[in-house]
Amino acid sequence: MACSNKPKREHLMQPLIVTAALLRKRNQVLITQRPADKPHGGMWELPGGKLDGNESPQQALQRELREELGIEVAVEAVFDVVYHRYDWGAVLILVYECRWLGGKLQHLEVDDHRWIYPQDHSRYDILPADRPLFEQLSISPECSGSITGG
Ligand SMILES: Nc1nc2c([nH]c(=O)n2[C@@H]2O[C@H](COP(=O)(O)OP(=O)(O)OP(=O)(O)O)[C@@H](O)[C@H]2O)c(=O)[nH]1
Repeated sequence: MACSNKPKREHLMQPLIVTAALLRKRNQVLITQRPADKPHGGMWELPGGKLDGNESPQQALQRELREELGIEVAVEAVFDVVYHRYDWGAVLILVYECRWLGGKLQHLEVDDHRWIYPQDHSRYDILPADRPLFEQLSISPECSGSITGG
């Protein structure tokens, strides 16, 4: 008889660790549009990406912003940690406050970018994992530190 207690594969999978940048210009924040040929293509998100090899989250975020946008940033405090389950698996997103150090923003690995007021986020097709964060930013832009999602 087959063992019915064997955990399903999805229960064994760890969440994907992702870093994301909260870059602010006055009361606006930067969002970028995912390339059409990537998963969730065309949707809007905070710039960032997965950890690669042995790098720290801060190193990963600096690399992603260099690769995707051609900009250099200082990675500062954690703004939020977001856990979200997609149908393909879970993500754990470390969202850091970032400060622009240099470089001109280019669309190297993104389709587009916008500086938006957080309260306008519903005009954009934002990744589901990020929506509670934008709701929170709309209410209290400086508030940080919660672990959201589930
Ligand atoms: N960068 C980023 N990814 C997010 C956010 N929210 C969110 O759910 N994700 C998810 O986290 C995952 C990050 O993967 P990614 O495709 O951006 O990472 P990457 O740049 O390292 O990808 P690649 O090198 O495989 O092309 C995606 O599944 C994406 O849908 C967000 O705000 N920023």
